[in-house]
Order: sequence, then C-alpha cells, then structure tokens
Amino acid sequence: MARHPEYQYLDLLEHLLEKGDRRIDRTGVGTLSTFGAMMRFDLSDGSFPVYTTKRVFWKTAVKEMLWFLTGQTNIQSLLRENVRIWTDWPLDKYRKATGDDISQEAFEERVLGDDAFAEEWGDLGPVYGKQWRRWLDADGQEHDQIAAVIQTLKSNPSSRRMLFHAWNVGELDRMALSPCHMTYQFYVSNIAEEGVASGSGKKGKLSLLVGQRSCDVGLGNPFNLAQQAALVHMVAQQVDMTPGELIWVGGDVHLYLNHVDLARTILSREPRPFPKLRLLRHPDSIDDYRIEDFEVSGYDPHPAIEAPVAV
Ligand SMILES: Nc1nc(=O)c2c([nH]1)NC[C@@H]1CN(c3ccc(C(=O)N[C@@H](CCC(=O)O)C(=O)O)cc3)CN21
Ligand SMILES: O=c1ccn([C@H]2C[C@H](O)[C@@H](COP(=O)(O)O)O2)c(=O)[nH]1
Repeated sequence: MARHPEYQYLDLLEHLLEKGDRRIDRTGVGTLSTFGAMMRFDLSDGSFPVYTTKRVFWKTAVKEMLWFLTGQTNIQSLLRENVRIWTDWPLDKYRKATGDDISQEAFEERVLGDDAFAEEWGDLGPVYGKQWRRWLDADGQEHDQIAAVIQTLKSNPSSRRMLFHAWNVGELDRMALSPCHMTYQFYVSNIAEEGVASGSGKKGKLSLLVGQRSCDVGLGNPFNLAQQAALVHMVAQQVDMTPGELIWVGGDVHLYLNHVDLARTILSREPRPFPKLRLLRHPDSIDDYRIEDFEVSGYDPHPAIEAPVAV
C-alpha cells in the first residue's frame, strides 16, 4: 500500500529535529530551520489533507481563508467568526504604544464592540486580503487578482500566467507581518476541448502550487495546507473542474524551539486516513462561500496539542 501522504509532514519534522539549523529568529524564540521543502497532496478523490497526528481546527483555518477572500484586513471581522489567531499582533502593538497591559480577552471585546477602536487598533495593514482583491498599482488603479485568475481559468486554462501574489514590495512596511504564503499558481490538466467535457464531465483538473517563504511547521503549516486545499475545492467548483493536486513549496521551513515536544508527540503517532471534503452548495461566485458550505467527513484525529505562537 502507498505510504500515507501525511508522512511527508512527519518526515519534515524528523528532518528538522535531526538536521535543522539552530538559529535565533525575529521573534527571539529560536528555531530549527531548513531551506527548501516540497509536499504534494492528491485532492482528486475529494481527499482533504487535514493532518491526523494532532487535531487541526480546520474550520478556523478555512474561516481565515474566507476572510482573506473578502479582502478585509481588520481582525474585527475574524473575531466575529470567533477566530482569534491574529489577535496577538495588534494586541502587542497596542500594549507597546499605550503601556496598557490589557488582557487578550478584554482587547478582543473592545475590538468587537467599538468600531472606532477596531479601526484604530484592529487593522493589520495591507495584508493578504488587500493584496489579493485590491492590489494598488503605480497609477492608483486596483487589481482584483482572484477575479482575474478565475476569469483566465475559464477563458484560457492552459495559460502559464494564472497566479496571484501577496508580496507587494511597496506596502510591506505597513503590514503587521509580511506575507508568508505568497504565490498561488494554478494549473489545469486534462483540459476538455470546447464543448466536450473530459471523462469526469468537467472542464479539467485544477492544481495549485503555493510558494511560501517562511513556514512555522508546528502551527502555521497544518492550517495553511487545510485552507489551501479548501481554496482548490472552491475555485474548481467555480470554474467547473475537478480538484487535482496541492503542491506546497516552502523556503525557510522551521520548527520553533518551544514546539520540539509537539513534534516528538506527533512523531510518536500513526497517521489515520485523511477526511473527505464536500461542498454542500454551489455559490454563484467565489465571494459567496460560508463556513457552513464545507462538509468534512471521516475526520478522526489524534488529540489536539496546545502550543504557544511566536509573535
Ligand atoms: N509564529 C507564527 N506562526 C504562524 O503560523 C503564524 C504567525 N506567526 N503569524 C500570522 C499567522 C497566524 N497563524 C496562526 C496563529 C495561531 C495558530 C494557533 O494557535 N493554532 C492553534 C489553535 C488555535 C485556535 O483554534 O484558535 C492550533 O493548535 O492549531 C495558528 C495559526 C498563522 N500565522
Ligand atoms: O500563514 C502563515 C503565516 C505565518 N507563518 C509563520 C512563519 C514564521 O514563523 C512567522 C512569520 O515570521 P517572519 O519573520 O515574517 O518569517 O509566521 C506561517 O507559517 N504561516
């Protein structure tokens, strides 16, 4: 039997533990790091690559992806969905600027309840959503990269130019964090001729290659893969294709030193079958998906492992 695809992740963790380059990083936590890694996941049978060697809160990850797609950059709309993974950065900034040692809970309450406060302190700057949906060019014109890529997938699926990018050099200094996952490039195989559907009755098979410059393997990567796989499913549905492969390429791929126990626990566990993802509805556009549209079946992971996030 083929080896479970999750071993790509376990092998990466093992490699970092054994051969990782130990270094100080921006956050001061320290990492074991390697440069250049690739993982590939076949999505074509409806498979949803949510790791099973620890419970991954895939709904939170997919909600973050839906938030990127709305083009919003304020944590207020994330908090309304009960997603708290981005709070640390504005919170840190607020505490440093005001000297107020407010708790995370109290800060989140204020962002939720006070729009003026949210506007002043809850915005992350021109991060993913802004760049994906409203990239500003030198002439002051905005570009919706998502709409453009979907349009090209429909009109010219063999194009080699179907990608969107978040690394907007001129705006990096205004972002709370520079983009980590940067290029999203699409590719269509089994392209059906005009009017002739492929064997599946669809217009082709849609794959995605994600280029990520920096990857936190303990917390970020399990989230990123699940949300990127969800994106392939959504875009495939919008362009009437079947999901193909998710290919993930990482630059500085690292294990934070305070995640070493997490990695060892994961390595002591056996992967279980990946769950399946089904979209329950066919929304009219990429803008109309809701978390209730995602049905995940057969997810039976090992227990969750709590770990601190490096800010
Ligand atoms: N150091 C670091 N790692 C990251 O993965 C990361 C950042 N910073 N900064 C920006 C975003 C925020 N991301 C995060 C932040 C926290 C969790 C996290 O704590 N995950 C928990 C569950 C949290 C929850 O469900 O609320 C986990 O166990 O996966 C995940 C991704 C991904 N990104
Ligand atoms: O989606 C994400 C967002 C962030 N990360 C990780 C990667 C790094 O550990 C930090 C970012 O720090 P930099 O100094 O800007 O590289 O966040 C991730 O894995 N996935």
